[in-house]
Amino acid sequence: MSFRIQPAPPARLNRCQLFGPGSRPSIFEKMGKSEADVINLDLEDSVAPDDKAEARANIVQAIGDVDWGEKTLSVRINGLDTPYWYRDVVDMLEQAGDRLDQMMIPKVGNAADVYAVDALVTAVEAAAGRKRPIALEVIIETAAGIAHVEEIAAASPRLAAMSLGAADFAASMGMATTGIGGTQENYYMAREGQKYWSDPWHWAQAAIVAACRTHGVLPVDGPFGDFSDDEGFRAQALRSATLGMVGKWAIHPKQVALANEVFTPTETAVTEAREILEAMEEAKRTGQGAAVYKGRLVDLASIRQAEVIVRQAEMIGT
Ligand SMILES: CC(=O)SCCNC(=O)CCNC(=O)[C@H](O)C(C)(C)COP(=O)(O)OP(=O)(O)OC[C@H]1O[C@@H](n2cnc3c(N)ncnc32)[C@H](O)[C@@H]1OP(=O)(O)O
Ligand SMILES: O=CC(=O)O
Ligand SMILES: [Mg+2]
Repeated sequence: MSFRIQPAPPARLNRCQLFGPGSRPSIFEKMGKSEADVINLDLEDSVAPDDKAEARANIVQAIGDVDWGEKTLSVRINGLDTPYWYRDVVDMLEQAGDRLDQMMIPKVGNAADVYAVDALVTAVEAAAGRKRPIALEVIIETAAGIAHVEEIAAASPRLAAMSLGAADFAASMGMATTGIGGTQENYYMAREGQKYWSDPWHWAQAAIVAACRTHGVLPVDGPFGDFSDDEGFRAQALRSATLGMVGKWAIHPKQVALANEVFTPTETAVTEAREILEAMEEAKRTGQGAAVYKGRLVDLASIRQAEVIVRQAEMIGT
């Protein structure tokens, strides 16, 4: 272990982030009643330019009026390359109530982008006398964002979560696809007449997870566009969970249950993790650093692995 201890990310559930356009207030109540851990009311790409002002007003109203339960409530502001973002921040902090937990910054390219939003948020919070500091979350969805992912993860103590935005990421990287996330038809290896599909998102996800884990930020997988493809969503989410991500976006309500299913450890996994901890306790009592559990080696690293699963289960209350 480095002399610098790896910081823990925020201790909150983040299995599913449900998105909805700020210009479609008729779905806000449904979003509030959903099983998503995080709600993202959108001012960015799902809202047409002419609707931005109305969407801000809808969201301000809904933050106060809708019962959001215990969910983390977040608003996605517009990118720093637009004329909209500063007004998004100012209106939310001056006009919306204290129920707002977080703001999401899209298309972050470097630490200075986060610094700029942090500075504005800090000034408006102080001027407006807001009691609860707003957390920030970012989307890595550009070539610059992935190139500077580590400095972005370290950019602000407000930073709670970081998502991979597969749609804009693909566009920025010049990837030959219009699919949002998941398996890409042409990304395969060929051998003896067979195709073996590979995962074009893997390296970006791994880079995001490493940056997040280094700086105590929650790594999250972004959208999966084909909401009629449950198997595709599940496969993408399982790969993300295996790499260390804590949750995934839902861009349709039917994806919420799928994300919750994948990012909730199974009873078997939790039981096994607890048994590994018990086996290692027993090993320690007898002065051993390693033990055998179900025919395989477990050692001090297994304790840290098992603790990840037990901590998740405790947060969920299972
Ligand atoms: C690349 C990115 O940046 S992704 C993030 C930005 N994008 C978004 O926020 C888009 C979010 N999703 C949506 O806007 C919508 O789900 C759409 C446009 C994809 C589909 O909407 P619809 O055509 O209405 O879907 P559908 O008819 O299947 O809806 C079924 C029910 O779910 C409701 N619903 C639809 N979307 C949502 C949502 N995001 N949250 C909660 N409820 C919703 C509908 O109102 C409908 O309710 P009803 O049964 O009471 O009538
Ligand atoms: O904003 C999300 C994306 O995939 O783009
Ligand atoms: Mg995007």
